[in-house]
Amino acid sequence: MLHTNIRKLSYSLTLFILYLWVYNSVRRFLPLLDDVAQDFCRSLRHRVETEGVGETGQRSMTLDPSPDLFRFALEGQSSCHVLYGERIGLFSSSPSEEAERFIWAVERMLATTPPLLYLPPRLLLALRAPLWTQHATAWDHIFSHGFCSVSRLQTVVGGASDGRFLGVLGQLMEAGQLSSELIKANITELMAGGVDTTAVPLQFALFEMARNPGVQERVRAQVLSSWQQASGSPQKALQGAPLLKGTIKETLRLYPVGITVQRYPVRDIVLQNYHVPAGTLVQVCLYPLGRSPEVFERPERFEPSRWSLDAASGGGFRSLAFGFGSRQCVGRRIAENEMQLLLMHVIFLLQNFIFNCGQCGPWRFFEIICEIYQQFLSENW
Ligand code: HEM
Repeated sequence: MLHTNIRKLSYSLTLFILYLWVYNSVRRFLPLLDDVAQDFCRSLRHRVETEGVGETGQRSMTLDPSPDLFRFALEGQSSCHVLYGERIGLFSSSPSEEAERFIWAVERMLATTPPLLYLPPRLLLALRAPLWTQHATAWDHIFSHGFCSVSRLQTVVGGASDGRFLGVLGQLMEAGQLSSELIKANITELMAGGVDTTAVPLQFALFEMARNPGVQERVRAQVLSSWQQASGSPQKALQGAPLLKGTIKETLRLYPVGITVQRYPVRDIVLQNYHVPAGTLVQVCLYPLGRSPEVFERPERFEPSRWSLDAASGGGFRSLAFGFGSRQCVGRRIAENEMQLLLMHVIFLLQNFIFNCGQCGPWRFFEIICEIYQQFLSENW
């Protein structure tokens, strides 16, 4: 089997400790993520009510959800809430200057990264190219935000936290398992690795639900029934709605965030009748894997329920969007839960909204037309 034969040579203890803590802290950070997801939906609802057109009770609005989804991802995990246990208020009506600067920095960093991948950094540096300067300035802000958050944590850890959840990083510091120096050394992966990775799949999930109304209905019916039985517990609500998890898996099957998962075998191996010498870079290409009819029946169909059947039959090692083994994605549990919670709350919203697909372009690939039916407005959010 691929996962038993292939191992990465190097191993980062810091990331492994983090993975275990994130895995074990799900129960504690779910309510934090739930708050942010509810704020996202409240702000969306407010926008439709105030900026939408049409008669009261049947307002409609066309919007690009991408900026708000980025804010959601930032607020939820990498910026603060799960990692540091604090909010920066990106959904408040008047975000602080610090919050605005931080979101600017992350957006600039993400926007300037792709062109820089193809241009020689030395040349850009020598030319003092604005692209380079903006990229470097953006990273300076991100680092300084991260360092300030870690310093704030240091003052609280060991002191009177009043039982407040200090975020995954605060807990690790409190338990003496991770020093602030190690956290600072890994801050870029933690803070920048969790923004577009979740915001973009969320857009694709909304896009697929928009153009598959039958799927949307089935997911909604399951979510509503699960929510009614969950007595307000987000964890129970998610557990009772496996189609939400299926929606995320299905989205990542069709639109994987990482293009490949890579390993260097530590000894010679034979894969699919090919001899692979030790030390060779082996890449599993997730996009063709997810769309192969040899691996998935009718791969072109967006069908979240295929993953329930998959779980029943043991899975067959087909979901590799987060990698696998000891080097799998550290933020997996945060990302999975965060995306499911957002979809769950948007689906409550969908009680009141009908999502239709607008024009599809290659980059700004969809617009969502929301028609609000206020007579169905529920008290849920
Ligand atoms: C949908 C969201 C995400 C996807 C699809 C994703 C995917 C991946 C993949 C494929 C890897 C490589 C795993 C391997 O080689 O086996 C990885 C590694 C990593 N991810 Fe994610 N990721 C996501 C979200 C996040 C978040 C939210 C964080 C941080 C909070 C994060 C932090 C990391 C880190 C630190 C690593 C390196 C792990 C190591 O080298 O041991 N990721 N991710």
